[in-house]
Amino acid sequence: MAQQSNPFLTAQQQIETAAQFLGLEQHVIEILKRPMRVLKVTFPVKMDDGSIRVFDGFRSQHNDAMGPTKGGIRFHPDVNEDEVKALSMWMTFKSGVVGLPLGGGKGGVIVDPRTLSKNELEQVSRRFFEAIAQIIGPDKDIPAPDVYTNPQIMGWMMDTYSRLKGSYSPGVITGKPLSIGGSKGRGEATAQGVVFTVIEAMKQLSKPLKNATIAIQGFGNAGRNVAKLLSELGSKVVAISDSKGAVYDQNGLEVDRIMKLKDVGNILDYGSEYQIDSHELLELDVDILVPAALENVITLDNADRIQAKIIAEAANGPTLPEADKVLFEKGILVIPDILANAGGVTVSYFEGVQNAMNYYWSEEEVKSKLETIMVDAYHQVSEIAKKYQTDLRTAAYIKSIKRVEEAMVARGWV
Ligand SMILES: NC(=O)C1=CN([C@@H]2O[C@H](COP(=O)(O)OP(=O)(O)OC[C@H]3O[C@@H](n4cnc5c(N)ncnc54)[C@H](O)[C@@H]3O)[C@@H](O)[C@H]2O)C=CC1
Ligand SMILES: O=C(O)CCC(=O)C(=O)O
Repeated sequence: MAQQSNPFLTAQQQIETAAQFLGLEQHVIEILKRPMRVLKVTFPVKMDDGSIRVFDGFRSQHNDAMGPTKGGIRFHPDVNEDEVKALSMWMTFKSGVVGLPLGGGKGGVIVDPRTLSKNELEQVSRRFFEAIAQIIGPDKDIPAPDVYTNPQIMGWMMDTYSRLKGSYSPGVITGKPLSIGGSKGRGEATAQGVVFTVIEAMKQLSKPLKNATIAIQGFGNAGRNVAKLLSELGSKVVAISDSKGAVYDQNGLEVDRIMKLKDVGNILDYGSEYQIDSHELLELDVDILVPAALENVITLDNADRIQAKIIAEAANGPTLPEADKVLFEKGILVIPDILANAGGVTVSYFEGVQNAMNYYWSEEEVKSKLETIMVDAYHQVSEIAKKYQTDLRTAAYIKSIKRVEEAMVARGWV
């Protein structure tokens, strides 16, 4: 069968696979297989040289049965409607897996922010938020950071919305700077959640984390914090990549030095003798592989050559369904995105709770609440996987779909 690399179709296939175990009625599956609302916007921005550039963006709201929709905003040249739809679907099931009172949403703008000045980036951020302002809000849909967006952008967006409403509205967005209602621990939350699930998976496999070898694809918010946290736990990060290329040292990379190089420009300056082909990174003989960049990187083309014992999906949608089957047959434990990377939205949820109370928790409090949620979710999903003799992805969907269906029944939708 031809390989499917459209994330929207991947998400639909994942739902159908899990639905087979649940005996869902067809109309329930049909509701889950598409977003309830997709807004496409086009907006002009005056660039620094005085020219006007027109940008396209999207906000997809998948399902709000469990609560307001929630999910990040991506700025990337390859953003497209189907990708944003898929990302919003994964958000619903992510919230369901960890038991948050939220639905799923996601947004994106077709832009390479690395080509913009700071002023242009601010204008794009503000104009996009204005363009979607009618459908978002603390009780409707709450954005957050995703690829190539960051706390500063969240701050501009929050300011734009607050000005439109005429009142201070921190709860409209999460991942904000601490000075305007951000949560302690949100910066590391996605990676911290990944690490909590990895710790549990390694315990199940009776393998020590100390000296475990790690390969990480992507060195942004998710990837670099996974590298930092796992190296602090004594693991050996042997390979790291970003959009420019990959570096590898079987004796372990100096993570601090790579973080500094990334801050000033290029991780490849680590040394030409350490450079490897980016695709090779995925196929290294390591204990744990962490895809932390974009979708569709583990496919039928390379699944067979993957040697990692555990794949912890910090990225959304890195593995295609056909590849999942190969990995399951090979006995590779895949901790799926909707479970592994749920730490980000969980601490975003904590941020919203703190904004609503106007009372803020310590970093230790945030981390300990996150740990409880991630560890519980991991073991619940693991039990479901055992019961249904399936992989963790399908088990995570089974758990989550049940919860969304229950909410839809309670609201009288189905
Ligand atoms: N930031 C968050 O809180 C969350 C992020 N995620 C997911 O994690 C993944 C990464 O997101 P962030 O770290 O937030 O983005 P980011 O913008 O902070 O970093 C992205 C990183 O990926 C690298 N990259 C881009 N293309 C690449 C390629 N072809 N090969 C290797 N590296 C490449 C970039 O150089 C950069 O280091 C995405 O799939 C995102 O949806 C998931 C949950 C929460
Ligand atoms: O923090 C959030 O609300 C969402 C983060 C996100 O976009 C994701 O989990 O993919």
